[in-house]
Amino acid sequence: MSTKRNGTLNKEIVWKAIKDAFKKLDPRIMARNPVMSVVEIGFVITLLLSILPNFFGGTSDRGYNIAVSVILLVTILFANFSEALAEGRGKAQADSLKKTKQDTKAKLFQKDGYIKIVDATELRKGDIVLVETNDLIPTDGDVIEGVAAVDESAITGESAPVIKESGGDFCSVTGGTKVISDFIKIVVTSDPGESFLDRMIHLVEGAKRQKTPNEIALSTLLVSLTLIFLLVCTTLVPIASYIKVTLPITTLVALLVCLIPTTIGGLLSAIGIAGMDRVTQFNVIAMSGKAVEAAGDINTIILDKTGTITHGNRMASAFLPVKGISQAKLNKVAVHSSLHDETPEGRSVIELAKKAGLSDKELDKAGTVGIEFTAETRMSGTDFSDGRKIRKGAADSIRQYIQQQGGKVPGDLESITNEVATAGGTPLVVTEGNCVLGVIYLKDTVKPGMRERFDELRKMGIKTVMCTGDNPLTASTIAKEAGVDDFIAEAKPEDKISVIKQEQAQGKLVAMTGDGTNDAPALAQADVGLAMNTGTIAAKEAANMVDLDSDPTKIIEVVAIGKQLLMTRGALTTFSIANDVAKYFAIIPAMFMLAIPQMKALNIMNLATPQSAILSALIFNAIIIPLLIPLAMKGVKYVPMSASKLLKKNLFIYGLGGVIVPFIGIKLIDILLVMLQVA
Ligand SMILES: Nc1ncnc2c1ncn2[C@@H]1O[C@H](COP(=O)(O)OP(=O)(O)OP(=O)(O)O)[C@@H](O)[C@H]1O
Ligand SMILES: [K+]
Ligand SMILES: [Mg+2]
Repeated sequence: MSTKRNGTLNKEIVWKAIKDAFKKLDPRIMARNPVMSVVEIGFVITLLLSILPNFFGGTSDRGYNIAVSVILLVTILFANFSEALAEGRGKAQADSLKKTKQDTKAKLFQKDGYIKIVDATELRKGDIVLVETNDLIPTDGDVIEGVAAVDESAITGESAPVIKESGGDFCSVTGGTKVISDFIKIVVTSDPGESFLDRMIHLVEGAKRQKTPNEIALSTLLVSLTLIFLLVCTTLVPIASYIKVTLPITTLVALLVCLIPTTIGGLLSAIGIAGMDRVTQFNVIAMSGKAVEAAGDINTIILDKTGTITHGNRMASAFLPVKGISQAKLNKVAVHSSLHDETPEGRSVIELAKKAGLSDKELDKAGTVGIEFTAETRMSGTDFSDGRKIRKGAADSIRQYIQQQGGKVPGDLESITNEVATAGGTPLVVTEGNCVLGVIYLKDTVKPGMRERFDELRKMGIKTVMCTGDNPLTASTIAKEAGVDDFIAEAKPEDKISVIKQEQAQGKLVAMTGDGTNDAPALAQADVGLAMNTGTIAAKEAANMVDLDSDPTKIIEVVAIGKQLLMTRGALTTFSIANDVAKYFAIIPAMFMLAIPQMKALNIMNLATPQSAILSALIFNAIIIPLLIPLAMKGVKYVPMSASKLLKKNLFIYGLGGVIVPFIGIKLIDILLVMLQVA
């Protein structure tokens, strides 16, 4: 769970950010940021006055005009730099991902069965390609034949190979990963430009970054404040002329820039980008900033069991016959039930039977029809041409199935299934016709460290609910072992959705983590859907986040980052607005001191001259932006505590700090300016 991505801020990124800061001066780009656009207009006006001091009539001090226009330019560059720096890391990652994509070739099956070598970019949905040892998988797909070890480090940063095989939840492969043993046939599942790698590149590049609802609300507030201050500054002109004071235009511009919320306006987009970036540092790909912010307010988390809380490689580990049935008979029928079952569970049944000495002739599929497993029926099986119907499946589903056919459930079945379930295993009941023969014991293990992590979520005030298609006993064992607050067993896909909807109806924000195709609708319904990277493509597409390490508790980091993002934005807004107090005391006396000597009383900072006062305030206003870049990028520290406590604490620190810091800063700059004899 450490930082696996190469996410350090190196010299190259900083250098590129400096260059980008200048490129972003383009007014068309600047227009996206209304607060900084006002500063840019101010810069153009003061630049004009630097060249033609009398442009607007009257006289004005050229040196002063130049000083103000330079500071304004620097202010804009600082804001641009913060955004460019936040974008830089993502861009560097995108570049390395793009390299993975370049020049990949694919072995495409033609209609005649021959293979043609084509560019990976030519592949379309439905194409079938062969991927052999040491080949890069050309694009996203589902394995339809073969089993292979795949190195996914290009995407996940994790070097341990993973096994990919057809059927079940481990069939999806990602373009850009590499087959390191054996071969697989895959059917392409994404059209050009829409693969997971493409989406990742878009995301980390920030190409698809849209403002979140929170950001839009804050931007609206910032624009309103800007308009109010614009009004304040313009009404100063008639007031001043009434008392026979002419206010230099440069000074009015300086006052306006000092009062409008440039600090938060300059850092707002950096805060958002850095938040998304921090999520990426934890190896989670977030499809939108909105999802990250929603994570900050999550109340409930719904987790799927198999493949999410457990490793998900449910393997047959024993065949347990009911009374009156021989072991050999059960073994044989268990295999017959799985002849067409391409899920890992199904194949593991055959493997176990082979180990127990099953003869190959039992594997003959001639004249048989497969009944595929679905999450709805929770059964799979085989129909033989002689009329035999073999099934295996979840205990409750089989019970219904047997009763429908007028069969009887053996007395000892329940004790066998209970034994398996109490051990945390999944029992699959095997039937022939309307007779129950025994139980297949599917073993699965809980991923390590779950309990501690769920404890942590509890401290954050978040409820965890495991939602599984498995029986209540298995569910309860795994729920206890993993340490979730609650569980729902025998859940069908629509049950998972209705659980989420119920919570949402109570006004709660819900996160869902899952891996299977049957989880996809629920992942889409949840406010935050976190899919496991080991999961199916359907799950990953429905979710708005993918955890590349397939660790469901990663949601903790995402929640913390979401909270941190909202707090950072709030803290810097408070700080930015609180700064204005000191700026009033610096600039207003400076503007009127000559005409109204009594104004001196307001010059509580005892600034040297009116000009040095204005320049000091303006310089402070500029340099506070780069000084706060580290905080904007790293986020304010998050410690789990109640929301109201957190708000009070932040108001105190950033509100009070925002009032006091500029008094000190402006005074120091004023002293420095006097020493340097610039003003
Ligand atoms: N190949 C199979 N053949 C027959 N029955 C199966 C097969 N795989 C699973 N089952 C049964 O169907 C139930 C539901 O399986 P599924 O994998 O859909 O669960 P789920 O809803 O994804 O929940 P979870 O993943 O948390 O266990 C399982 O508990 C098991 O009893
Ligand atoms: K300002
Ligand atoms: Mg599942």
